[in-house]
This record gives sequence, C-alpha cells and structure tokens, in this order.
Amino acid sequence: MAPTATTTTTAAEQQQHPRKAVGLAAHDASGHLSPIRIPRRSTGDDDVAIKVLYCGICHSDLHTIKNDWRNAIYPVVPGHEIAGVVTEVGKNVAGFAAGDRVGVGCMVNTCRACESCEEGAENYCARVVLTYNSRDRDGAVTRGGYSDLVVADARFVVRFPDALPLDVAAPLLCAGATVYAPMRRHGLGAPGSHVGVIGLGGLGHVAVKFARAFGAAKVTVISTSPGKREEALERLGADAFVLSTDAAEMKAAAGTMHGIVNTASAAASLHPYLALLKPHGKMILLGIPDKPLQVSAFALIGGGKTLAGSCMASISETQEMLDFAAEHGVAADVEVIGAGEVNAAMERLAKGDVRYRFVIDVGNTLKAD
Ligand SMILES: NC(=O)C1=CN([C@@H]2O[C@H](COP(=O)(O)OP(=O)(O)OC[C@H]3O[C@@H](n4cnc5c(N)ncnc54)[C@H](OP(=O)(O)O)[C@@H]3O)[C@@H](O)[C@H]2O)C=CC1
Ligand SMILES: O=C/C=C/c1ccc(O)c(O)c1
Ligand SMILES: [Zn+2]
Ligand SMILES: [Zn+2]
Repeated sequence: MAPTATTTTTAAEQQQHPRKAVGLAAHDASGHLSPIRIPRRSTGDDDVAIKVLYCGICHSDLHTIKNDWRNAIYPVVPGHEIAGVVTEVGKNVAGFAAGDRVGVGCMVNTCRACESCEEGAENYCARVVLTYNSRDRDGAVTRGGYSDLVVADARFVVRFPDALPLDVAAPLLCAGATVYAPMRRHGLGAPGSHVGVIGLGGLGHVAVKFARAFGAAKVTVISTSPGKREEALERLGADAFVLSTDAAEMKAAAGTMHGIVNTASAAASLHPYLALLKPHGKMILLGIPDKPLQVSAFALIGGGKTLAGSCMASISETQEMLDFAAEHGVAADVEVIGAGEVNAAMERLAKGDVRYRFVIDVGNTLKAD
C-alpha cells in the first residue's frame, strides 16, 4: 500500500531520527488509521534495529487511537506486540545479532534507577516509556509496531524461542505477558485451583491456555458472548463457561473460584463477578475500561476477598513467559490480516468479533512506495 501522508515532526526530531520508516497512524479520535512516514533514530550503541514482520492488535491500541483514555498524542502509530528480525545492533549490544528472531512489547525505556527498576519490576517505574504514545527520554513521541522498522534499546528486546512461530507469538508480548505475570505472582491457575477468566478476547484466551498449562484443576470462562461457549470448551480447553448475562448461570457459579483474571475492556460493576470468588479469593484487574468501575466495600469484606491490579510485565517475566509458552505449546489464536484491513479489524475488535487476536502481517503488506 502506498503511504500518502507525512508526519508533522519538527526539524530537530528529524535530525535526531534520520531514518525513514512507514507506519499506520491515527490522526484524531475517529481512530482511522492511514499510512504515514515516520522518523526512526539511527541504531545507537545500546540499540537493536528490527525489521518488523508481525504486530498484534491489542485493545489498548483501540482505546488509544479512539482517545478513550484522553491521553492520545496524535498522530498515534500503535502496536506493542512486535515480532521481527534483527537487522543491526549497536556496538555495546552483546545479546543479539543480525538475523535473531526478537520482539518488543509494551515498554521501551525506564529510569533504570528507581526501586522498581532496581528490583527488575521496571514495568512499575514511574517514568516508564511506553512503546507508543509516550514521550521518550529524548522528548520524541514513541511510535509502535504498526510500522516496518523499530529501533529499541536492547534491554527492552526479548528473544523468541525457535519453537514459536512469529505470527502466533507476537500477541504474547502484551496479551501473554500481561496475564502470565500476575497469574504467577498471585498463584492463579496453580495446580488444584479453580480459576475464572472474564472476557474471552486477546488477553482472556491466552489466560485460559496458561491456566491449563499451569495445571489448574478447573478453568471457567465468564463471558458476555453466548457464541463463544463452544469454542471456549472445545477449542481453548476451558472446563466451564458462564454467560455473565444469565442470572441462573452466575448464581450456580457463585463462591466457587479461587481466583479470577478480569480482562474485560468495558464493564460497569464488579459485584456480579466478585460474587463468583470463594472466601479469600482474588480478582486481578487487567482490563482498562474508560469509565470507573463500581465496587462496594461489602462485595470485598464479606468473604475477605482481594481486588488487585496488574500492568504489563517486566522484561524478565516476559522472557520467562515466552520460554514457558514454547515449552508448553502456548500461543495465540490469530487472524492474520494485511495492513489494508486494519480499519475493518478495529471495527470488529470494538464489537468483540475476533478469534482471538488480529495480527498485522507487516512484513508482507506494509511497505514504502
Ligand atoms: N493491565 C494491562 O497491563 C493491560 C491491559 N489491557 C487492557 O485489557 C483489556 C482487554 O484487552 P484485550 O484482551 O486486548 O481486548 P479484547 O477486545 O480482545 O477482549 C476484551 C473482552 O472483554 C469482554 N468485554 C467487552 N465488553 C464487555 C463488557 N461491557 N462487559 C464485560 N465484558 C466485556 C469481551 O469478552 P466476551 O465476549 O467474552 O464477553 C471482549 O472480548 C483492554 O481494556 C486493554 O486495554 C491490555 C493489555 C495490558
Ligand atoms: O496494553 C497494554 C497497556 C499498557 C498500559 C496502558 C496504560 C498505561 O498507563 C500503562 O502504563 C500501560
Ligand atoms: Zn496491549
Ligand atoms: Zn525506574
């Protein structure tokens, strides 16, 4: 597809970022994505340059381009499930070489000095620089993987095990890491446990697969979509399916779950879901609806329940997750699309109509003219 637009970058930024790449950008809250030329920095001493082959479409990409969170810095080039091949490394980079199969997830920089950074939990650094729609330490707005080239500090690059094909592995970099890290930390899906997964989308379907791989005794999908029942049980390996709009099904499942991973991209009240937990059960909030969620004290104190949140994953957790996924045959169910189909894919994602992650075939379909 032929790029037809250019960025409104400053001369200074173009000097600092002399490389030209092609991307897909949203220019306003319509969220419509169109081709754009973007500057990329030269490969610095600590950097890895990556030819992007695939990039997953996370619901956060959709929230951002639609300005749901009121923080969009247009033009937004989304994408933080980036899989590709190294083309060049800086002189200080020891761990990667040209030709390596690598990825970049949700973040590309942190302060490297705070307590979170020191303890390897850099996803909780207050100065974390996200892969797109964020300000990097040089002041430039970050642009993500809906683009043919990315240049990233090697500290934020992970390696794909050979067993993982890149198209089905790309979504692991956000969806996979985001569910794996808190499930491990909080013991959700531990052997013998009953885990619930709210929302059978990109994050949710991978959470089901990880729970199975961890050895959970029972995995229950809690969904608003009756059409996902059969797939959840037969294709994804869930043991049970609860339609959240069916009061009788919700009542029958009340008080049965040790833990719940909540990946819903929208919702009003947590109460019906919290009722599914056993006493001392935990709900991990991962979804980021644009409106505040309701929770009454009674829904938590009765039963001594825990409501926790989790954001992305550290780089070491992300690499551990990829290695675990390769060992246990966990990968995303994907619909691979061309760059020209991205707006239609976003419309379908908004309706929950994807099985279960769109992945853009960047390598074959997003090219400069
Ligand atoms: N915390 C973090 O670090 C991260 C957070 N996110 C956030 O997680 C959320 C999910 O992302 P992703 O999996 O990519 O999105 P998807 O759109 O793929 O899946 C979200 C699912 O949520 C369910 N859902 C949608 N609307 C409602 C509703 N009104 N009530 C209940 N359930 C609903 C649907 O599942 P069903 O049809 O089964 O009901 C839908 O498929 C997003 O808000 C995203 O921004 C994403 C990555 C990292
Ligand atoms: O999809 C991943 C989203 C990560 C994220 C979203 C919003 C925010 O403020 C973050 O720090 C991370
Ligand atoms: Zn994401
Ligand atoms: Zn820090």
